[in-house]
Amino acid sequence: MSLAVDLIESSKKLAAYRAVEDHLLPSYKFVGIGSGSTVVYVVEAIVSKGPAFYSGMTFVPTGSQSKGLIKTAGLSMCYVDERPTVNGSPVALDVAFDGADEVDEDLNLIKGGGACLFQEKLVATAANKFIAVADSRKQSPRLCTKWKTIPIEVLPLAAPDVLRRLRAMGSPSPTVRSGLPSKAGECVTDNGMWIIDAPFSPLLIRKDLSSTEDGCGRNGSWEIQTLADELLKVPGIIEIGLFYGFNGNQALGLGKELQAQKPVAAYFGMPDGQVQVQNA
Ligand SMILES: O=C(CO)[C@H](O)[C@H](O)COP(=O)(O)O
Repeated sequence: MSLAVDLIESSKKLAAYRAVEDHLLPSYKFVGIGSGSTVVYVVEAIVSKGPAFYSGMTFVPTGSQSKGLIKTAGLSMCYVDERPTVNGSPVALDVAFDGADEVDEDLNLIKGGGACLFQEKLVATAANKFIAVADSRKQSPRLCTKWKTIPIEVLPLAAPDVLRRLRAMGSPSPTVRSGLPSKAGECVTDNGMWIIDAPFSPLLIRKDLSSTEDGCGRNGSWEIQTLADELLKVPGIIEIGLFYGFNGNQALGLGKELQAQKPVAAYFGMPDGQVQVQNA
């Protein structure tokens, strides 16, 4: 491993261990485990606490990679739809940990670099507390600045029309993600869908808008919530890799929990060996 790669890996690990230390309590019963390379260290941090700490916990995966991580670590697992119910509703996960491709100053996220965004959103929104874990490269003032595309999960049959509509919304060159080098043809998600990566200009947050602006494509830039609302109206789009709206702990009452997709905290491993915590 080169020094730079080594530094990135150790910063992911530091962030993961700190996040687990701060947010995984021994009393917890259900814990969401996201996807990607950083989450590997989340599972490692949990295992390092020993069976006495985690034996009462059940871990909920966000796809086949995280299922493998949970199983290999010898942790007990259930799928998101297998949680016990109370009064007809599934019990909330106590916490969910996941990586991110980009995190803005308001804790909005782009996710889906690993094509797991749909189940990641299911698990994050089923949790009382969602924690993002990443290295410092993911920190950004606005989404689509460093990670320039939004991953969008689509029904394969609808892909040509979704591409057409995305272009009409100002995304210059949306493309269906290829499965290469590991698979010829398209990248197929755990749900049998495809991913479209749609480039957009850096996304605005609410405070960037003046009182007369509605967030619809000013100077070619969309405000996150407005763009998300428009994308989710397109037939054939199953889910989008924007995590936006409210943080779990802000989302009490008034149906706001439906929009609680943002983490309550993001942990960033920094190149100097520190961990920076961005709280809601
Ligand atoms: O959203 C994801 C997968 O769909 C991942 O969490 C995201 O891509 C971050 O991955 P990594 O930790 O490898 O940087």
